Amino acid sequence: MKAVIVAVNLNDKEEDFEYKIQELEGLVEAAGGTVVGKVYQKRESPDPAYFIGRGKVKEIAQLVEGIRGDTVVFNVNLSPVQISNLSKELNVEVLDRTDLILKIFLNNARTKQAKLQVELAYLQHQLPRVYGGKGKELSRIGGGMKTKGAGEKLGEIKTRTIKDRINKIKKQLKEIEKQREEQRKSREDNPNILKVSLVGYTNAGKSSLLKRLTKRDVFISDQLFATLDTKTSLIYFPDIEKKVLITDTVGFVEDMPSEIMDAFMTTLKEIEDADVILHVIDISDKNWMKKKTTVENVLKQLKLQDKPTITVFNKIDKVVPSKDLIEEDVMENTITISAEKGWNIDKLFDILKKYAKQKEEKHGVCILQNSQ
Ligand SMILES: Nc1nc2c(ncn2[C@@H]2O[C@H](COP(=O)(O)OP(=O)(O)OP(=O)(O)O)[C@@H](O)[C@H]2O)c(=O)[nH]1
Ligand SMILES: [Mg+2]
Repeated sequence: MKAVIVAVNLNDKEEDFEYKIQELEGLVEAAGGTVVGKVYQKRESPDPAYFIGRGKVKEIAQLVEGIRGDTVVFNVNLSPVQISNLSKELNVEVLDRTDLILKIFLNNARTKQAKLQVELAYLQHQLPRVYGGKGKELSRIGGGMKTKGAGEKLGEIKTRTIKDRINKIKKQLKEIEKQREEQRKSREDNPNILKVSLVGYTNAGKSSLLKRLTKRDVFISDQLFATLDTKTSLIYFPDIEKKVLITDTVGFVEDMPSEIMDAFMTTLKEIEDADVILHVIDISDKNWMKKKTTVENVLKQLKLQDKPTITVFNKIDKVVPSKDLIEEDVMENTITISAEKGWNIDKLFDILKKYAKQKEEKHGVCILQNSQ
């Protein structure tokens, strides 16, 4: 994919806007593309037909032709009509931000559940576009839909086919969820097992930390949304005879498309089971505070804001050259680490042990209260 980015600033502050565009470039790369050009436009409000001004559309068409781009990526979400009009004028594939994220998810899903979840999100995003769009994308998915002919009738057929497929996927997902639910119940609240969920912005280093903590071989990549599948591993502390179940999952991003949030809700709900959340933050990222807020907002959406949380500032090796320079963690429930170098991992183990012991103690109290 040779992409031209169209960066539309709708009343964003300049620095916020720059940050969003940088992130979009990262998303293009994660989708396997290269950014070959960038076009900026400031607007008070979107144009209903093209989102941007018509003059700008012509300018982009010329640029795309000149540098032989094959895709135009917008940093905003476009309506079905806008996508259709822009595709006609620009003569290349037009993607909005949600399309781009879905493309990455389509490439990166590995397990059956993740694949179905992504397909569901994709179809739900495509559904309103059936009448407006060219429909060629649809044939890739959903059992090779025929896209011959044109007009209303074809639109109806396509809509029905997509809806059928959506229902089928939902049923399959329900089945998988049921199995997972049973598995979860079977390991339900064992006082000797502490359940920990890794959460964080995409690329924060969650999988790297899982690997460091469990010595398990997991997929790590300097790419957004490398992990889409939930992975649970076990750590055993022989000295206190306690186990920790630690789960890695999909990362968050600002303005996570609602279709993805919905489709991945079951995966995200697994965080609900956790006794403790490890919120992993890339402290070397200059936008870490904004990303931290984004993650906290998603946790709020999932009603998980009150769960015990340990804030893990990762990638400290990119900020200070030596472990000796890491100051004592001043705030409670925060720790500064380097998953890559293994700095302060022992300290994190100690924190987990403390929680594991607390869990057993609390459970003991519950049993006593119940038996009174
Ligand atoms: N310098 C440095 N790099 C790190 C550290 N931890 C992770 N990384 C790098 O950061 C990148 C992302 O790491 P992952 O562990 O895949 O991040 P993630 O949070 O699982 O990302 P997604 O699954 O994509 O959401 C990789 O290139 C890692 O090598 C660290 O402590 N220091
Ligand atoms: Mg990961």
